[in-house]
Amino acid sequence: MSYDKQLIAAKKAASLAARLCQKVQKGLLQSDVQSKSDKSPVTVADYGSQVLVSFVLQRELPSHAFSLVAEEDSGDLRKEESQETLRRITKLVNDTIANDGTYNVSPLSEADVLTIIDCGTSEGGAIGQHWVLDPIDGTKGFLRGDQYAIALGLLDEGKVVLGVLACPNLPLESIRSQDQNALNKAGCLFSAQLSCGTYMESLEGSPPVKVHVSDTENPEDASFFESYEAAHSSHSLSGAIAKKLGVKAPPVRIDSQAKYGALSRGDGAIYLRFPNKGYREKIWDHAAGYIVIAEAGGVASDAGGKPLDFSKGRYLDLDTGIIVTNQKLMPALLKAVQDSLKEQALPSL
Ligand SMILES: Nc1ncnc2c1ncn2[C@@H]1O[C@H](COP(=O)(O)OS(=O)(=O)O)[C@@H](OP(=O)(O)O)[C@H]1O
Ligand SMILES: [Mg+2]
Ligand SMILES: [Mg+2]
Ligand SMILES: [Mg+2]
Repeated sequence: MSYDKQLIAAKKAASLAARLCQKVQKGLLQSDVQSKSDKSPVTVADYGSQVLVSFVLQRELPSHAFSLVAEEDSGDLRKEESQETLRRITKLVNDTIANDGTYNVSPLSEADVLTIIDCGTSEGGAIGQHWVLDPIDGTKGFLRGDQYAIALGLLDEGKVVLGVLACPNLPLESIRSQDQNALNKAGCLFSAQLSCGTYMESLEGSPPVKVHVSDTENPEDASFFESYEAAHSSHSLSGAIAKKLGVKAPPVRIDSQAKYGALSRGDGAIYLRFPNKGYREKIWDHAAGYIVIAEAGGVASDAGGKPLDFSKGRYLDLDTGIIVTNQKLMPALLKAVQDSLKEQALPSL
């Protein structure tokens, strides 16, 4: 089955959302940032991006049933004190649609914006097709001026069949490049479709090039990625695993699913993610990255070696953590992970 039409729509949606995010990141105001009930940050750009992606997908695929599992909801924006924020989001969305010029529509109202945000409340699951969206993955990175991604995947019967990662601050060249000019040219779009490979192009639309994960078999040559935020993933555990495996290079800390994108083109060879016990991973934090890696020849699994299961609803039910690498390194990585987890579980003498 081909998902060509959906892929074109997904690339358009993520690129337009990236434009809105770039504009907001340039002139971020303190009033643009709010705290959600779980204390995590959310900005006008998270909401605006979710509206644009949902709007574009429905416009581009009018004859397709539309189901969306997305991170944000309109609850906080419906409160009296959020009226100014809602006005700002509505203006950002309307300006981005008007500047793009593809859609000849009258401006969205604030009520339209709230309704479109709430299109993202689907539960997903193992039946039918569901879009999975993180409108800004790495909001903390976005606020710091660092890496973030607009991450959009499509599930069909519980499997990820396509994924797009727009990474406005990721250079087109490897992040290991020393060439400052190359590093200044930022803005990558990764896209993958089941059995068709992973491609990268610039956000401005350069010809797509096929990418492949690093093929190193030697952990001494491998570098590993982990979350920038220590609260999102145990840096000490990944350090212990890397040491056991024989990795020489220091960790590379990047926010968001930009890690999956950078790994898919071989900027590093391993991604380790070990959240605190009790944290439940959401499908939108991994769906797009999962297929971007798989189609580039890599593997992502839980810390027990099982493939990630996106068919269970909005959460991924996981064994301990997520590990990503190429096919050749996976057995050794899995062993180092298992041994380190066992050691960590032992009471210290
Ligand atoms: N406690 C905890 N543990 C693990 N993960 C958490 C935690 N809290 C948040 N999150 C999720 O992490 C998403 C950000 O991605 P990363 O962790 O890869 O990036 S970062 O380097 O830490 O910013 C981030 O995604 P966004 O909310 O979309 O930014 C969260 O979903
Ligand atoms: Mg996220
Ligand atoms: Mg997010
Ligand atoms: Mg968030």
